[in-house]
Amino acid sequence: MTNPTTKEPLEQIVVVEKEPEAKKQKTTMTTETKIKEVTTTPESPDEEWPEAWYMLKDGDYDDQKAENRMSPENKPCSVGELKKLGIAYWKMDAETYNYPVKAIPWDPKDAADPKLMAIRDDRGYSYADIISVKPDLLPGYDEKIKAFFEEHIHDAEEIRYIIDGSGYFDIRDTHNNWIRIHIKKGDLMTLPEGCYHRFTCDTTDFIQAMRLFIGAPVWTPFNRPQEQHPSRMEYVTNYIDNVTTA
Ligand SMILES: CSCCC(=O)/C(O)=C/O
Ligand SMILES: [Fe+2]
Ligand code: NI
Repeated sequence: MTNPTTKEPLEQIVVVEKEPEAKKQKTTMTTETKIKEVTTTPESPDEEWPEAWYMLKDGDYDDQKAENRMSPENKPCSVGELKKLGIAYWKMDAETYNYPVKAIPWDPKDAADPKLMAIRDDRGYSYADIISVKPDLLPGYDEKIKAFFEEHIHDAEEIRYIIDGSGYFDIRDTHNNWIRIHIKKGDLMTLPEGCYHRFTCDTTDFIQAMRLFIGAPVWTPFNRPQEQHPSRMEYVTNYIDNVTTA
């Protein structure tokens, strides 16, 4: 089909249904039958996101597993601010579907949860494992907790689906202040490549998480400082330099 005036191929937005219950997908079609899918699973509404707050400065608290909120007044961090820093979030159903306590690896193709399947397919998650961070389930628990709490970046997106338990991911705001995000069962959160962060269990000392990857898993943490690392430079360009703050 062509535009009658310009004679150029006409692009049409059509809605294709893959399976009866599958979500509708927008597909761009031209007369050359070139099909480009532009699907996304919408992120959860703000009210479903995990609670986040500005935390005390390092050195002003004793226990990394405590809430360590500002005092005398808590300073919450809004979902808008988390989004500006590149965080993405989906509320998942962690009650209905069962996962092993530990699976290294765990094949994302085995997902039975349709929302997890959709996110996996939209974002190309092809590898996963499942770990339980708990003193009696993870050999070397104390050393691992210490290592997770070293501030670092990765050269890939960090994707964590919390199947059970809870913990804290800390990230930096644009002024280098720590923001503490309390993730718990049912939370699927992603941190962009190059985003400084650290993780700790909370006082419950238990979290079970699925760690997802696009392609081969990359575990290497690059501890701060990493200002010249290409992933960090890209993050700074996308989320720090180009962001206007109040
Ligand atoms: C909640 S999963 C354990 C922590 C982890 O995998 C990580 O990469 C922290 O940065
Ligand atoms: Fe990490
Ligand atoms: Ni500011």
